[in-house]
Amino acid sequence: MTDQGPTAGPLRLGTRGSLLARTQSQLVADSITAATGRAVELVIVRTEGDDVSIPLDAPSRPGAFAAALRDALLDDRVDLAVHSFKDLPSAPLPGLSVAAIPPRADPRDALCSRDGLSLDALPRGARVGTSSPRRVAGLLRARSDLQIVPIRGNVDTRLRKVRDGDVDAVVLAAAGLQRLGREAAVTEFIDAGIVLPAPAQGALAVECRTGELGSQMAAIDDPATRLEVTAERSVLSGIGATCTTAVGALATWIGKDELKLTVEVSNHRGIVYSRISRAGRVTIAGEATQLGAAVCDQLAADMS
Ligand SMILES: NCc1[nH]cc(CCC(=O)O)c1CC(=O)O
Repeated sequence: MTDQGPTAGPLRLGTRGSLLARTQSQLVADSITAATGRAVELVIVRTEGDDVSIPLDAPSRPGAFAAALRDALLDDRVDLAVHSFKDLPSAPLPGLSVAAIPPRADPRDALCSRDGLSLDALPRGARVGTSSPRRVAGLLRARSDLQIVPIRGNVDTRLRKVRDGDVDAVVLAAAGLQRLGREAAVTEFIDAGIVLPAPAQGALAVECRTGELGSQMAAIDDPATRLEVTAERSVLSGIGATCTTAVGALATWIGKDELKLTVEVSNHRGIVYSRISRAGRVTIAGEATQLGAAVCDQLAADMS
């Protein structure tokens, strides 16, 4: 095997079958072709995370969205896989590497409500659809009167529930809405002070077999995004979070080489256990990890 990876024919890029997954995979495919001149074809891989017959409160299966794509990579059925980075488990998988992290989209969550209403303007007791403990926590902290309605399905299914009047609003990642060209549905980009985004929200991970394609994928890697996401995700391993823990983490540049990391851990009733911000000099991955570790230490001290 060479660093070039397969040399004959187009690169096979594995993607989940949802419109969002295919859209963001095509974006990555196009940028690989633009940067390297190599043809890239999408290969749809069905994943357990797409199975809506599995109840949301079933025991958590970390990485359900990513597992089948990773199997396809390890079995050499595809050469690359594109993941929403926030769906990727924090533990590395032997044999696979995140070869590229393209520039991140808007990391915030977005409110999509009927009649263009903002969060403040939603009527008392309004029904808001989300199944994310992190979003529930932030929403209830801001508006304890809201009625939270568990919801799942793809972006368009969720938006339809607002149009059909099943709920007054839904909360979705701004990045997904933007990539799908559904930005017009957004009635408020929710400030990170109200709902802190999930670690790595808005970022994509391009995974391939370790040792293959590294130099070609470097062409679409965004070092600043990589450092942000490294800091945010180091928190997940640091506090041993599962995907049902309400954990938010957002890293923002406050100066050249100076990263501020904010982390919040809360329960689903909106009672904040802890929210911590800390800034530090970050120019390499190790410093990003250290910043995350320092925040985790502070969180642990705070919560004991
Ligand atoms: N858990 C599903 C998921 N994974 C990634 C995104 C959006 C895109 C992104 O965060 O990059 C979504 C949908 C959502 O949260 O609204």
